[in-house]
Amino acid sequence: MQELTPMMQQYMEIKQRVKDCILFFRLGDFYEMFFDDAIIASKELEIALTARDCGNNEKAPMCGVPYHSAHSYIAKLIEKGYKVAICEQVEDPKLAKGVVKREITRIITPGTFIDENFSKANNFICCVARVESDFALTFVDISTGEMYACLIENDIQKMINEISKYAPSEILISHLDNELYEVIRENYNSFVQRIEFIEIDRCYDLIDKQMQITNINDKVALSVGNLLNYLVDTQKISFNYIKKFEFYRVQNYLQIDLSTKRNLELTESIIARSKKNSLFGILDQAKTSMGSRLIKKWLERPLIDVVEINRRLDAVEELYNNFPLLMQIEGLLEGIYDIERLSSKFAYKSINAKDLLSLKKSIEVLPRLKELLGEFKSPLLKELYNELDTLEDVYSLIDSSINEDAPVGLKEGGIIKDGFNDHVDRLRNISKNSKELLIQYEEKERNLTGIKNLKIGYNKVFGYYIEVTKSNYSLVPERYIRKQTLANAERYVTEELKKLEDEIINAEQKLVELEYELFCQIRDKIESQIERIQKTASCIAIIDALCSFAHIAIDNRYTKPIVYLGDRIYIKNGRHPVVEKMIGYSNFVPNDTELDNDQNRVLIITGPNMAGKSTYMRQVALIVIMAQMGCFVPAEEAQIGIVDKIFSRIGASDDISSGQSTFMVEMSEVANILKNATPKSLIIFDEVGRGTSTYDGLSIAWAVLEFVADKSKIGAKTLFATHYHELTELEEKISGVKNYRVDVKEEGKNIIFLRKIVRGGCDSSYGIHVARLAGIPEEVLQRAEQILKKLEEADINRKEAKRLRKEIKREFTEQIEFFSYKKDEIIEKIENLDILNITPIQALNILSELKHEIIKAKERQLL
Ligand SMILES: Nc1ncnc2c1ncn2[C@@H]1O[C@H](COP(=O)(O)OP(=O)(O)OP(=O)(O)O)[C@@H](O)[C@H]1O
Repeated sequence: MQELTPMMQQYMEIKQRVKDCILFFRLGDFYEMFFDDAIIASKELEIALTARDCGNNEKAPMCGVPYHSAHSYIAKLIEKGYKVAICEQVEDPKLAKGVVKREITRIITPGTFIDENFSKANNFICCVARVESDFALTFVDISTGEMYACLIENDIQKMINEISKYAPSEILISHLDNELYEVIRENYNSFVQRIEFIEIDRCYDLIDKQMQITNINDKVALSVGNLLNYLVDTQKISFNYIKKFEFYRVQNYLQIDLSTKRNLELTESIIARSKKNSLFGILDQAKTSMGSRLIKKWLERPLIDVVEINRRLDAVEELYNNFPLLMQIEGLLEGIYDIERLSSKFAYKSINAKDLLSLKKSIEVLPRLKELLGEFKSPLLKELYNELDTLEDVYSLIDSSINEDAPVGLKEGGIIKDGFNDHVDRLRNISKNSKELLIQYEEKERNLTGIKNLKIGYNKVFGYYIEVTKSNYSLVPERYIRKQTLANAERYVTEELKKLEDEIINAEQKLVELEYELFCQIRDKIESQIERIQKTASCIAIIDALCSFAHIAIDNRYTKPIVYLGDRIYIKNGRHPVVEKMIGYSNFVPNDTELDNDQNRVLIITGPNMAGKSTYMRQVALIVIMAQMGCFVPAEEAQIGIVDKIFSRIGASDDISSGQSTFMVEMSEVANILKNATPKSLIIFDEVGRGTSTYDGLSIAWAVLEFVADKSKIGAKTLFATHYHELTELEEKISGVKNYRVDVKEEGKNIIFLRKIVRGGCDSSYGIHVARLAGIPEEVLQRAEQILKKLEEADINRKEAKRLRKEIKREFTEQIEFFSYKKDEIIEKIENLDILNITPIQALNILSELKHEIIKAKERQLL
């Protein structure tokens, strides 16, 4: 039996190590795939399938993609959920000629795939380590090198919530944790990798080696260490760019759960599922991608630290008040590239000359940016001024070395600037002016030897030579080496000429090699400054985010809120930042809000459909979030007492994928709120109880309201929109509950929405009016009016029966004081009454019967 070819043997051996990946096996200018990998790739990438002789009389299915365009093919496979292993040819001078060494250089997964154009919003990978009932989460954005970790104690929902903030493309968990695997799969579409976790000691070793992190506990170390180990394993690169590590506590930020984030359309609108028409869409006017990403992070994690919030607000205010300076700063920011992501390219050694030029262009504006920052007085802007490293050394290194029109490819030459390196200049000179150089050399030798007719020639046998005629032999110096004798002349070479020849012939190739070598040295030199570059990038991101806030405040007439450690939320003429943009500033009716933990704890908001209840409640939550991010708010005046958590239960959101009914989803969300809200929380309930029958819904809404309003249970600030007008009775019963309604004006069969919040309840839903507005046929509307009338009459009867029942009870308790004879009998009679199913007339009859008996009993007793 014949053996496999050495190349196929090598392939088989490498494939063994990456069985779960599609192996891109480098062969010259191509990556080839074989066997099943080839079959999958040819189908998924729509490329031709061929066959390759394996040497053992068998043929392997094969397909290939060119090395230079491999990135887009890899992207396609990753998008479809495959893992790709890259196997490169490695240069090893020790190996015999013709033997090629190959090794895996990178394993690419959804989380570790870096889009060359950086069009992916983020490249987060998350590692979840469960220890007992706690979850340690570590996130790394491998495109920027940012790493965050947090510990969530004993709360699966919170863990899910936290992961979703980062929307990681890949989640790593221990291969032993089946339960966690199920939970993660249920909640995310991300690629889940079950990996073999390394021991805690190795985690600490890695952490010590990669980053200077102290003060983390074993649980967090387990998650950070395993994430690092995974990166080392799959990426096989140096991770010195992952320096930005932050351990944060969830409770140190305003907590907004997943459904609230969705309900309030913080980062994407529900309908379009895009940034447009979301709060993020409004807030993000950043000039750099770094600024945009930071605004998103601030939006995901608004602050609760009053000092920090006010530092941001003061900085925004100063920028807001200095419009000309703001414009100048924004102008400079516009010229800055995504330095955070560029810095990660250093780690992958994938940086090219164009990237360095982008870096240079970005750094070029920093001295002026710093100068402008120097004009400000607010502490945060001053701090940024002090921290902004203008990286002059990096600038001059790139400026002096890299050609302005350098190509993207590193093996094409033309990268290094004239004057940076003598050798490059010389080689470039040679390759451009070889003829000229030979003439110069000829001239020089003529002068040195005094041989006037000395000339330089070329033949294929020994290359360039010096020819001297017979009459001048005596003048030939000793350093000339004779090569050929002709009839009337002799041909010589010199060491210098051979060197020159060597240079001329190999100049092009040598130049490319030397330029590449120098480029690598420059790249490594800059990489050694990566920490400084990243710090500068962070400063730029903050400046950009603050400018964006100032800019939108000017554009949209926002004001600076007073944020303090109190309980009161007072908003004068507040607006919904997104709705007002959609319908226009002048069309939006602003509204006031007064909430506190005392007399204005729970606001019950009634009003017809479409009146603007949801918009109003959302606007209050959004204004609080904006204020706690350090942003100005859409209001004439706002005082915001710090809120610790925002909850919402809005609308009917079916969760078909999880197999839960609308009502079930509604109730689980309500349960979550009742379990986690504190007196410092803000809750929005929009029509709780709507998903079930009227009486069930009303009773649930009633009980929920009582519970949140009760200071001994929760006592949170709450906005409660409802169509159950019965709930407005609670204003009388519970102190701190206030009724408000969104006003409308009735004009015949039509209503006019005034959009104004006023005190008091509303006793009509105007549902049929709204249906008319929506264009329901008149015939249907008239029928609906008839039915409504009947139902209302029935309702009046029900109310009357209720009143009578009450009367019976009252009468009975008054009378029972006076007698004991037949007492038990009478009680039994009353208890057995089918009180819910009697008409008012029957009730009256029973009442008089009872009265009669009681009177009789009294008489007996008196006798
Ligand atoms: N303050 C306002 N100024 C101007 N237009 C508003 C205002 N509030 C709401 N609107 C407009 O009214 C529409 C309906 O508002 P919203 O959905 O808040 O009503 P709703 O009372 O919650 O209705 P439903 O009870 O049917 O859910 C919004 O889409 C918006 O266009």
